[in-house]
Order: sequence, then C-alpha cells, then structure tokens
Amino acid sequence: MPVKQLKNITILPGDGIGPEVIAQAEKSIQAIAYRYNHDFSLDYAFIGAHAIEETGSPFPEETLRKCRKADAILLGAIGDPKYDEKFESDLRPEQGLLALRKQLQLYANIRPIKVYDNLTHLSPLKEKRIKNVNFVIYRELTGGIYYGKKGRYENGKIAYDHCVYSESEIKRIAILAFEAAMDRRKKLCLVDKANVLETSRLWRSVVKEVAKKYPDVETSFLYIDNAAMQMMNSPAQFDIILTTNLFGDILSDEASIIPGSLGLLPSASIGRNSCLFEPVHGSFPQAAGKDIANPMGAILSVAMMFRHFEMEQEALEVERAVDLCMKEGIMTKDLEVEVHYSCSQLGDLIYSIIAEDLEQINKKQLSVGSSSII
Ligand SMILES: NC(=O)C1=CN([C@@H]2O[C@H](COP(=O)(O)OP(=O)(O)OC[C@H]3O[C@@H](n4cnc5c(N)ncnc54)[C@H](O)[C@@H]3O)[C@@H](O)[C@H]2O)C=CC1
Ligand SMILES: CC(C)CC(=O)C(=O)O
Ligand SMILES: [Mg+2]
Repeated sequence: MPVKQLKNITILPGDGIGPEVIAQAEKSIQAIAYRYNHDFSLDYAFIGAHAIEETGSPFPEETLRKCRKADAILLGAIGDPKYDEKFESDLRPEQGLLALRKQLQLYANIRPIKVYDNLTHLSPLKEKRIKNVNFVIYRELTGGIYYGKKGRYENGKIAYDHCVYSESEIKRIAILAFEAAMDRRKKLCLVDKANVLETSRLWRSVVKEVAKKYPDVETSFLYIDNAAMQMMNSPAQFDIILTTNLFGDILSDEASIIPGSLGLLPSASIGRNSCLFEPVHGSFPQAAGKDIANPMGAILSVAMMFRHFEMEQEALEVERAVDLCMKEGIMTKDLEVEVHYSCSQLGDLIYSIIAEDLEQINKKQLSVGSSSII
C-alpha cells in the first residue's frame, strides 16, 4: 500500500510539560520544513486536563474531528495531579488519551530503546550490562485491562477491572511485531503471565500460530516478572518485545533506566487509518513551567513520524541532531550532567543543527556556555 504524504499534523500539547516538550518538537518540524522545503500544515487541539477546563470533556468532539482528518498526530502528555484528589470522579485527563487511542484504533504502540554510543555512563546500570542495547517494545494499545469493564460493589468496598483480549486483537499486533523482527535481528520475545492469566494463554497460542509464518524469527516467551528482571540484568538479549497494554506500559518506563532518563524515549502509535507520535513519559507536573523537562523523547517522536511516512532522510536528520547534542553532553538536568541545558535551549539548538544555521549554533553555544559543537 503506498504511504500517504505527510502534510497535515494535528498537535495535542496536553498538560504539564506536554506543551513545553511539544514546542521543541515543533521546532524540529519547522527546521525540517525549512531545510527540505516541505509545506506542513499544523493544527492544534485540546486533550486531557486542559480540554476538561476548556470544554468540560477530556477528549472533545472537535479534537476527534481534527485528529481524524490529520495525516499524523503529535501529542505531548496528559495528566494533572488535581484530578488525583478526586479519584472517585468519572472525569479524568487520562480518559482523553485512552479515548483517542481507542477511537482511532491505534492498536500498536512502538517504543524503541537504545543506548547512545559512548554514553553508557548516563545509566545507573553497570556499563557492561547495557552495551549494545537496542530493542523495541511492541505494546498492544487498545485492549486489555485498561479498557475492560470496571466497577465496584459492596458499597464500593470491592473493585474489579476486567482484562479482555480477542484473537484478532492479538494477531494484528503480533504480525506487525514479527514483520519488524524480520527487518532487525530476527528475535521476538512475548512477555506475558501465562502461568496465571487466561488472556496470556490466549496470547501465547495466537503468537505461536503467527510465528509459524515467520520461521526465520527466533520466538521466545518470558513471564513478566522474569522479563522485568532480565531487562535490568541483561537487556542486550532483546530485539523485539511483544506484550500487552499494561505490561508494555510498565516495562517501557522501566526500560528508560537503560539510556538514563524517561525523558529520552519516543513512541509511535499505529492504527489502520491513523498514526500518533508521543514521548513515552507523562505530564511530569513537578517540572511544568520550569523549562527543565527533557524534550528529546518528543523530538525523537518527530523522527519516528517522518520514518513512518518513509521520509528517511528527514528522520535521520532529526536523529543526527539529537545524537550530536547527546555526544557533546548538551543535555537536560535529568541526565545528571554537570552543566545542563534548558528544554528550550535544546529545542533551539536542534533547530539550528537541522537547519544548518551555523551562526545561530555558535551564538546559542556562547549563550549556554560551551565551545562549538560542529
Ligand atoms: N502519555 C501520557 O500522557 C502519560 C500521562 N501520564 C500522566 O502524567 C501524570 C504524571 O505521572 P507520573 O507517574 O509522575 O509520570 P511521568 O512520566 O510524568 O513522570 C515520572 C518521572 O519521570 C521523569 N520524567 C518524565 N518525563 C520527563 C522528562 N521529559 N524529562 C525529564 N524527566 C522526566 C521525572 O523524574 C518524573 O518524576 C499523571 O497524571 C499520569 O496519569 C503518565 C504517563 C503517560
Ligand atoms: C494514561 C496512561 C495509560 C498513559 C501511559 O502511562 C502510557 O501510555 O504510557
Ligand atoms: Mg506509561
């Protein structure tokens, strides 16, 4: 199937640090537009807590409409601690994100994890353990316990969340994950809890069936508890990890320890007719408004967007700019470097590197107190 052209991008900045990291991601889109003479059309919409405040709904009709008509969606993050005080309420920012994923059937959430060359010291893990780590988590995104029936009985004293998966939901993401494995090191590990959960047993049987069509892929199985441990102990063993919505959510935050910060991780959420790109992290409310958040996860999500539209050169250009900053130690404070840079300084620098604006790069370097990086 020919890939659509990327033209209309709907941007959902969201809450907390969402708007701050998205502003930097947008700079990388503008830089690519400038460098390659592309004409992108950007549109904006509310989601999450901002949307509740503006419209009374975490996922307004207008936002759905704008997302449906977009070629791609770029999202910051949602969530506001003030809603945690009223957990009993039906209205939560998170419902906006869950509704967006479900309504657009964004069933595959793809979360790559890699260690930057010569930057193993940024990780709290021993350098020898994380050398050559390069794997991708395929997290099912529109099913499982996040979407099952939930409720309470016995005057609210007993609560339940149902976990439901169908064969077809498992099969469609399994096929994507096996296809990805074929383009990589041809290893796929299904992470589940099949020793306890019936849904996990269904996952195993469907994945074994799909695996027959991919005899070149070495398929393995791990229970989630063991996988969580192995990911810290010997993460280089993984190539593709395929897993459920809940397990993938947890494993990917854990995986961020490998490169050194949750702020570094990008993701792509893919459906049949829509695609969305967002950093793995949440709204990090403690950092909101301080210009300290790491924008690299959001910026690398832009690279994933370009790659999805087969704009390989553009994707590489964004990744090259991020790599350059990382290698030169130009990072935000979460990576615990001695001299750190602000979220917006990183966004400006990435813009200048991509746009090849050498004068600006040197000016910005002077103002942030380092020697030339190119
Ligand atoms: N995709 C989304 O929009 C997500 C939204 N959330 C929501 O975000 C809110 C906060 O949730 P938390 O559990 O605190 O998760 P979080 O991901 O916002 O932050 C957890 C920790 O990760 C680090 N971190 C996260 N993003 C960072 C960045 N860009 N730069 C540097 N460090 C970063 C910080 O140390 C932070 O304390 C909640 O309302 C939650 O529901 C949580 C996860 C994903
Ligand atoms: C609302 C949550 C399910 C978001 C989250 O933690 C994620 O997608 O990683
Ligand atoms: Mg998460």
